[in-house]
Amino acid sequence: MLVKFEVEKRLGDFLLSAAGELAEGLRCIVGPNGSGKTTLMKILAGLMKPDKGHVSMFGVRSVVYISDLPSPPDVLGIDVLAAGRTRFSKKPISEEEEETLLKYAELLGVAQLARRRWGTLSGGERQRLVVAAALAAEADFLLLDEPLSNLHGDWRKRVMETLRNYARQRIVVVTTHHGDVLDCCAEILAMREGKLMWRGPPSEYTWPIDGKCDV
Ligand SMILES: Nc1ncnc2c1ncn2[C@@H]1O[C@H](COP(=O)(O)OP(=O)(O)OP(=O)(O)O)[C@@H](O)[C@H]1O
Repeated sequence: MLVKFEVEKRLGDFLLSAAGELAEGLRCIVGPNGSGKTTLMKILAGLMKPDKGHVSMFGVRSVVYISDLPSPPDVLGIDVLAAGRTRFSKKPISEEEEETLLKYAELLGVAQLARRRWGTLSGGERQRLVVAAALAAEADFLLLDEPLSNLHGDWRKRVMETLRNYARQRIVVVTTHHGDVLDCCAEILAMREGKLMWRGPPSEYTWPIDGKCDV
């Protein structure tokens, strides 16, 4: 599977101009606030149309983009888990389907939240349920915008390790500001002011951390 892109997009004063390709594995897009990470992700996911250029996919049958998953307070954890597959369809979840959903929930330690109501969950519990729902969608190309927000360091690591394993036969792209998890990804794509300034393996990513956790 391969995704190739060469795109330009103007949003007010901001100009995104980026080109590259994405193969199987876990990739992290990093960069300061407003550098264009979300804009690029939405264009790659087909949710935003570029002004110029194109995104071409080879062997990719399904694409899922998830940032947050605003849910009604009364909705059950299991329904949130199912949302990535069914988009809150009213059809009851079959036993077999529930088994699959719980398998992904277990990977992120949230299977026990299946019968809890969204409104009663902590920020970190909600975040892990949302990532589990994204995994359960089983897309060939998965884009997760800031999947680590609200998560403590240990959970950040576990989520990223889970995504790394999941990405063995899929293209998975995440955005993050957390420098402590970059070792988990196959490649880092660093953005500045709408441009992809650098890409390479985490072992070579010395610029521009300058000793801070924030990337
Ligand atoms: N609809 C819009 N109209 C005008 N400017 C926009 C619009 N959408 C986004 N922008 C601007 O485009 C720039 C890039 O935004 P984007 O959300 O892609 O950045 P980001 O790197 O994801 O930032 P963050 O780390 O804060 O989430 C920002 O300056 C933002 O204000």
